Amino acid sequence: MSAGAPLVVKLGGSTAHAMPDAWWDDLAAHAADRPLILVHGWSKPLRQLRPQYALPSAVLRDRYGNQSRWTTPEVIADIKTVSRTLAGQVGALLDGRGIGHTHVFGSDGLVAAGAGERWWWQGKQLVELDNLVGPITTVTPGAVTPPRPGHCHVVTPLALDPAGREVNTDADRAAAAVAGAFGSPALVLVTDVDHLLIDGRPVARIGAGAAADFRDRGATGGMRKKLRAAGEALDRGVDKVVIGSAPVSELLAERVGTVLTRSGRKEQVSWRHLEFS
Ligand SMILES: Nc1ncnc2c1ncn2[C@@H]1O[C@H](COP(=O)(O)OP(=O)(O)O)[C@@H](O)[C@H]1O
Ligand SMILES: CC(=O)N[C@@H](CCC(=O)OP(=O)(O)O)C(=O)O
Repeated sequence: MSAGAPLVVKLGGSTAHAMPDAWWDDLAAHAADRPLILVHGWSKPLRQLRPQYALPSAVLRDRYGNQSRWTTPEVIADIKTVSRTLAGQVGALLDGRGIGHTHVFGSDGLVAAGAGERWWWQGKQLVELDNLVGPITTVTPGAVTPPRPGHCHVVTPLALDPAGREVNTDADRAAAAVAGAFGSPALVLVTDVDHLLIDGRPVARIGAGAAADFRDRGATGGMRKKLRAAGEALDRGVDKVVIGSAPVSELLAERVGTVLTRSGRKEQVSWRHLEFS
């Protein structure tokens, strides 16, 4: 990890429009001193663009049970439309706080994907589909200007597949690949829940092994993908991953949220004790 490595923050599509001014103030204060890459999702803005994206048929599952959007060229075009709008809004919020920005589509050389799966579960049917979704194979930091204090790269996690087609990826896992490739000290996954819950109890800190165990027995939907992404980031040398909904400096200071670390002790979990006023 180099001293100038960027922090990577992934802002969930569930919550990107709902972050309060104080959250942006905090992010801008962080970015004034240190390089920042913000990777965003788009699940909610896409549903707002067209109701069909809220239908169960919009989501497929691969043979491992991982959820994935059914992505056609028309869906890629819609993703690019909502991402341009979102990146413009994020850019304005940062520019207003003295932080410049560049909007980057991962498919413009930053992110490469391998060949996608061909067989997908659509409801209870296994179907062969040319789904434009690929597993991330490479992130090339040299494809963007070097991250620097006072500036934020806003990344839309699309990728190019081996055939040169623009494909969809999972935004959490893309953020993990970006954090690994840039030598980031930390990855922050900002979402619409305050922490990871296990059996209804908020987790303060959990080792990678325990998180992987829980992922396979208890986590669902978006959290399952976040735990997979967190494990991938730690495997790629990121020191810690924090999941939560609070200002980034609070999450990095481990005052709130759930911290995931590489850990020799597989069973390691500590619980967060909530204070109610
Ligand atoms: N064990 C869990 N702890 C916390 N949240 C969970 C858990 N299992 C599933 N979730 C769900 O994961 C969601 C966050 O993932 P997701 O909807 O993909 O958000 P984002 O758009 O921010 O990536 C939460 O809203 C919550 O409903
Ligand atoms: C392949 C696939 O399903 N990609 C996701 C990428 C966006 C994402 O992950 O957005 P959130 O941050 O809102 O979860 C999708 O198209 O919904």
